[in-house]
Amino acid sequence: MTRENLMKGTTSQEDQWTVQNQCFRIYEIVYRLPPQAQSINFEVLRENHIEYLTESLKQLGRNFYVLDANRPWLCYWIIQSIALLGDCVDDKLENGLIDFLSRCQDQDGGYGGGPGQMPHLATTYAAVNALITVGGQNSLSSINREKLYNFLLRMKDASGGFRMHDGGEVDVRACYTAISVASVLNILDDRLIQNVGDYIVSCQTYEGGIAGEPCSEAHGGYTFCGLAAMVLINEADRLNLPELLNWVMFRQGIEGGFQGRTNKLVDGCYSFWQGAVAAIIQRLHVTVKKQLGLPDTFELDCSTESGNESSDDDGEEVSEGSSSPVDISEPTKGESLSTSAAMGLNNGYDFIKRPTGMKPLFNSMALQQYILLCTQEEAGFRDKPGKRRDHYHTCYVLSGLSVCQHCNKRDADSPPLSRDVMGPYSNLVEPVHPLHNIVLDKYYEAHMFFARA
Ligand SMILES: CC(C)=CCC/C(C)=C/CC/C(C)=C/COP(=O)(O)OP(=O)(O)O
Ligand SMILES: [Zn+2]
Repeated sequence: MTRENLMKGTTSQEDQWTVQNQCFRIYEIVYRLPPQAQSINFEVLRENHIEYLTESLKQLGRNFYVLDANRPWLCYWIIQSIALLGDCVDDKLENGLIDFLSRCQDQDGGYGGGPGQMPHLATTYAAVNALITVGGQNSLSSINREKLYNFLLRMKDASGGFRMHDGGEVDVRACYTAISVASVLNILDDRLIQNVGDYIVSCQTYEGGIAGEPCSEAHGGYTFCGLAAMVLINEADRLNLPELLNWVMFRQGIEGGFQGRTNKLVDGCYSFWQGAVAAIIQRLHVTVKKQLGLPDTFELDCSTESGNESSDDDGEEVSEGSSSPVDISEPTKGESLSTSAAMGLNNGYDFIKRPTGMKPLFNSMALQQYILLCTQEEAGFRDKPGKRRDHYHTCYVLSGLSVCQHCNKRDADSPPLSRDVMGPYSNLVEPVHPLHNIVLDKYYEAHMFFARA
């Protein structure tokens, strides 16, 4: 199998077996685990994962002292994983979660790593995403948006970037977490946006990916943060997208998984960080074409594999009836920012409603194989064979699986074809908003709620 075929995603049946054998060779030889012998289980062990996650949530108040400054993250990783698996928790757990996160909310805005801890942008992002994923009036209205806005402004640095916390570091993570929460809570304005694009552009490296800070090494986590933030402020056209695309495509290894940076090992969590970068660029095809100097009329292999088809409940391919005409254009910088914020427009919402105009830019089947064969445990997911499961990897592997399963569709709201889902169609997980990593239905609920708030 050629690398070219792997990257183009044009794997024949024979190619697919080669990828599978590669996975097994990695599984057996590199990580020295017992051979998987005959049966290949491509099934998502949904019930086991849900039980592991629900039990973990119940334990949150007791056994997680070692992650004491990260408890909103644990809430988010667990509740997001459960939502991706199409489930939810009972009222008691939900109320406990809302109550706990309310106690992490600082009196001057933002969320700390635990009750009484100083507010931090990372835990603020985690808490907001978790509360949106829980959803409902009590959860959404528990977020003090006015004070959160003041906290975000206090974290704004003279460079245009954001500081993670009072006196903390300025980096691309801080820019993303600030912009993401401001956008989803509908409090994004020109003061928050000002010069943040300059900071992020200064972090794109000679390799094409984005680093955490200027002059550092490009990395998948920061590349996701930088690109998603640039889309949310409608300045993605300031990045060199063809180089970014080239960089991310070559981060997919022969094992099927993604590495975070050049010459490092693949790791399940990059299924989301890198996979989402590729999926985001699928909706930026007009800008990619422009930056490549191609005429508007040029066909950039633009049709997604699922084209205008949709699937029925069994995943069988069926023809979609007439669909309403959609505007596939990407707004230009000039027509966005100040008007966008002032008019309460939401770039994240416009973005997800825009159809994908390009095929997936990575081999989605190979990544699903890596996820199902190499990262799935009896319950929970891990980085790679030989490592232990944890909630961070469970969340980002499942989020990456969602990106894979849904990246062939033209419209975010339609179900994928069975051929795009590795294993049985019952493996299907919920679609996510690729800019926020929130399950799409929950994102829509929050969008409606905060649009009128
Ligand atoms: C929203 C938010 C807070 C995003 C965080 C994004 C993220 C995952 C950043 C990664 C940071 C980093 C340099 C990890 C390298 O770890 P390593 O050296 O152990 O891993 P590697 O060998 O795979 O590079
Ligand atoms: Zn990882």
